[in-house]
Amino acid sequence: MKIFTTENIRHIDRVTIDDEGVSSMELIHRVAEGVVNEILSRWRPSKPTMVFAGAGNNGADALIVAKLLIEAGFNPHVVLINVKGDSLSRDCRMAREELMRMGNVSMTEIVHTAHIPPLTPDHLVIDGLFGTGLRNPLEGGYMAMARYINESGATVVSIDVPSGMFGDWNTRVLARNVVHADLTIAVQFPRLAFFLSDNAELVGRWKTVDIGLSRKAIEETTTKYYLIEKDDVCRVLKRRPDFCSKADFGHALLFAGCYGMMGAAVMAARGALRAGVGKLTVHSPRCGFGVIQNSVPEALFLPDREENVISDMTPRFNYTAIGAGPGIGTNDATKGALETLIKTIKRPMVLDADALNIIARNPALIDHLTPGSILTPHSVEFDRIFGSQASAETRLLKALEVAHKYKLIIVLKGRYSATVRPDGKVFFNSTGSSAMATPGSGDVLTGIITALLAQGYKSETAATAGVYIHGLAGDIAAAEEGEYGTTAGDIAAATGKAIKSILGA
Ligand SMILES: NC(=O)C1=CN([C@@H]2O[C@H](COP(=O)(O)OP(=O)(O)OC[C@H]3O[C@@H](n4cnc5c(N)ncnc54)[C@H](O)[C@@H]3O)[C@@H](O)[C@H]2O)[C@@H](O)CC1
Ligand SMILES: [K+]
Repeated sequence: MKIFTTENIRHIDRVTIDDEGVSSMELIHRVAEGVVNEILSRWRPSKPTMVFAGAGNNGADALIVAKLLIEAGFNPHVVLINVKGDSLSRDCRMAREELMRMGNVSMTEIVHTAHIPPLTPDHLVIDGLFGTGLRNPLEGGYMAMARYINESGATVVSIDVPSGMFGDWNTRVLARNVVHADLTIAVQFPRLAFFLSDNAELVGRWKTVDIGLSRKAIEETTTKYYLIEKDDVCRVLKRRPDFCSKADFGHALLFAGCYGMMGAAVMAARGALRAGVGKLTVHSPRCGFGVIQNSVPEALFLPDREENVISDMTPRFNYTAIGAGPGIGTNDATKGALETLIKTIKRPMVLDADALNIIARNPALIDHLTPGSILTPHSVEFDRIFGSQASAETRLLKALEVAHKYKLIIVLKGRYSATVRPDGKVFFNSTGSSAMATPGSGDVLTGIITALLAQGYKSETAATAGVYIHGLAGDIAAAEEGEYGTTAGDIAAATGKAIKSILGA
């Protein structure tokens, strides 16, 4: 699914209205119906409700929500901001008239001074102060109103975006000056800002309401941001031909494990095998022999000459893909071996965990990475290499810069892992949950991506599909084991089921 910028959405709105003859008021009604359906599925009409409406079309949405709530038996109080009595947009004026025709509407219209009725923790707030028309961070009375709502402890449903938050970038915005929503109901598309962890406390849970915007405009409008969903992955995953052998699905090499961290090698190996690699070799220190042969007997074991750490990463064979990093530690011998590997191998590799920590100690190595290499850092690993970032937003921007500069694919792991490509495109992942915040989970991902690379998928595809498969495997495992009990082993074990469910019957 495309994730559009605010500017894109305004354009799609305009095309829908101008070319498809749908009136702006009709769209507002569709938004309001969607919002009210969500409210009715959660709260009873006896819930004390206050609707905050701004002067633009976000306010118009809110006024029609108020009208539909009254029809559903609620008794909302409406607070409408109409500075100097003449600031309402045309649609907001029409929505106000439509609401007032209900008769007996309980309303405070703020024209000169703000006197807001008391708001209690028991209240439900419908936040329609500002949507995509916000030009600057909130100030003065608007800022005070956002803080008043936040401090009340009321439950907040925001229409389109939490008021005061921009749909795209929020570097200039202070969280305390934005309405904190428990639920955000976005018009047709989720916004870029929803996928950045900085904004999680502002957005709350989010949903979208489909208002039937022009399909043609949606198709024709280009964007750099996408949400990866099942169909996207199904389209790129190849089905196996009837006549095939393991030789058709590549031979992957994993440099993984050291004394005390052999589990990481096991997890990566299991992920790779469940992701369909034809042949797998695990290169670990000698101490890992029994561990790998017992836990992953399907893999070949290649012992390092060292007992406890990897000291040599010279591939002895023309492997179709190499993954390095899980559990290797940052011992000097391992560091030297990885440096040689990076400088000599001329094909894209997957680098994770301690491989990233080693690069962080010698950032000049980045220059030697073959274009198309895939780095899979979580935020701390990313910052160790590329410098400390103040927010998820600046981290994403930095990832875009370095992905472009060094022609790398960077998977920023998190709730919505973002795969950042050299061409400036960002793919947010839609699968996975907090159940995956468990040791070894990232090692499984390294194995899956390496396996896809080994099977001939391009780096870009291997990364985005790998992240989606990994998250789905996490969801399948969590359905059985729950958010506390899911282990990396469960995620690895569910990887094959995830691919099966993507490919369908
Ligand atoms: N055709 C449309 O335009 C549709 C719009 N929709 C809704 O309308 C919203 C967009 O409506 P608008 O473009 O009217 O914009 P908004 O309703 O978000 O806000 C515009 C108003 O806010 C004022 N404003 C902007 N920044 C301000 C600031 N920092 N401090 C104080 N005042 C400020 C503007 O002067 C204007 O009065 C969407 O978010 C969505 O909720 C939906 O109903 C779907 C269709
Ligand atoms: K809003």
